[in-house]
Amino acid sequence: MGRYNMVWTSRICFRKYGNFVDNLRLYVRGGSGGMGLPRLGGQGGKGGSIWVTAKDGLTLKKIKDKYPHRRFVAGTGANSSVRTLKGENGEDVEILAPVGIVVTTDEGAVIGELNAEGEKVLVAKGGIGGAHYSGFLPSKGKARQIRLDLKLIADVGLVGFPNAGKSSLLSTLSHAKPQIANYPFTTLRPEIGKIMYDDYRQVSVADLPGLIEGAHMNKGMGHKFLKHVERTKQLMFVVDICGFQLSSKTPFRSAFETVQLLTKELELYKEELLSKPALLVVNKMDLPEAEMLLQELLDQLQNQDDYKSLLPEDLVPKSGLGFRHVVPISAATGLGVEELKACIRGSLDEQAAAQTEEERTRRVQELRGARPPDRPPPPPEAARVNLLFSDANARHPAHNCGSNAKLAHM
Ligand SMILES: Nc1nc2c(ncn2[C@@H]2O[C@H](COP(=O)(O)OP(=O)(O)OP(=O)(O)O)[C@@H](O)[C@H]2O)c(=O)[nH]1
Ligand SMILES: [Mg+2]
Repeated sequence: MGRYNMVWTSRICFRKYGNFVDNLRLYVRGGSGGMGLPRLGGQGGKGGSIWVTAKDGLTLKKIKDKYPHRRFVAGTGANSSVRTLKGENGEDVEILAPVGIVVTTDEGAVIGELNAEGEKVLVAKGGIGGAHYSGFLPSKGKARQIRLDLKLIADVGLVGFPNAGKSSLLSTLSHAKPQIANYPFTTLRPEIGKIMYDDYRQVSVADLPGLIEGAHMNKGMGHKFLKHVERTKQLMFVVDICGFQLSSKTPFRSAFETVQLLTKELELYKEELLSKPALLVVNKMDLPEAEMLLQELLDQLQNQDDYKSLLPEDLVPKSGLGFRHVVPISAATGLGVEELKACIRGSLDEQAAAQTEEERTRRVQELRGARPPDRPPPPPEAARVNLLFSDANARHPAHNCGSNAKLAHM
């Protein structure tokens, strides 16, 4: 990629990312209570409180534009008077926010989460009104800075290097129309698309900007978008079968190396992410040599220990790579896409069934009066080293997710 393009890309990056707001800091203060009236035993009104309420269709950008000062102060409780012994309560303030918000204090402590329209969380309680028990003196409302942090809620999150074809895949799987182009970092903000199944089930898939090695050191887009996969149920790694090279000055990485590097970046961001079930989508199978490269990739995945020294030691993930399915596709020609859809659905259904079973066992034990079992420990490292696929073959990708899939221990 020429010099001119790079500058141009970064300009777009600046302009577009500058528009996208995925966290917002607000000052909130509950109203003070009203004064009590000692002479007549009167009680001041309570100060109003501040709530954040989820509403569909809102964005943090809209809140930012509507309230440029970003200060919210609730109403003060009325003083008790001879005419009105019980002072009126101050008015509450409701801040409407998008669904998918985590509300935290400035220090990062979670105050609450808003996962569905109408859910609300109290962020600043109003003060109490002066009354007999408080010597008729009111108290002030709570005042603090809070943060609204948007984390997308999707069933599946796409993780991959730039140019791997994540957006192309999303547009093939769903009605979403993400930007697609042959240069890295085309996608600058997350986008969600929905896969529709014949039985009307919908599965949401989040397309994220590409990750590159060194993202933890803020290279490329850095890790800032990875928070969006924290809440997805599963991960879908997308790799270009022909590998990746950012520029002539950076090393070429094969498909296997990109899988290792992506895993390493997830590990460095938050190791727990690696305990999510993951699928590996091998894209661009329409390109010449793809078939041969796929066989090589599968061999490397099966014999990971033999290929540990391909990358510098500090770039190799601590635990092995494990995928429920490896699915070769071509987002361009549609090869393998239907099979991938079935795989995604099957994997999510399996996960839901396992969770229901776990919940049922917990309830039964609770009803029997037994101490509920501690949460099961995370799967041992070896479990992540399992690769579930049958003899993967690009021409018959359905084999990868069929009932004849076998578990290969590596
Ligand atoms: N030959 C071939 N090209 C593909 C395929 N899928 C995507 N491409 C091309 O690869 C390039 C990158 O595709 P994108 O979908 O924008 O890739 P991305 O992973 O979203 O990239 P970023 O947004 O930069 O992270 C585009 O030129 C696509 O046309 C495929 O299956 N085969
Ligand atoms: Mg993209």
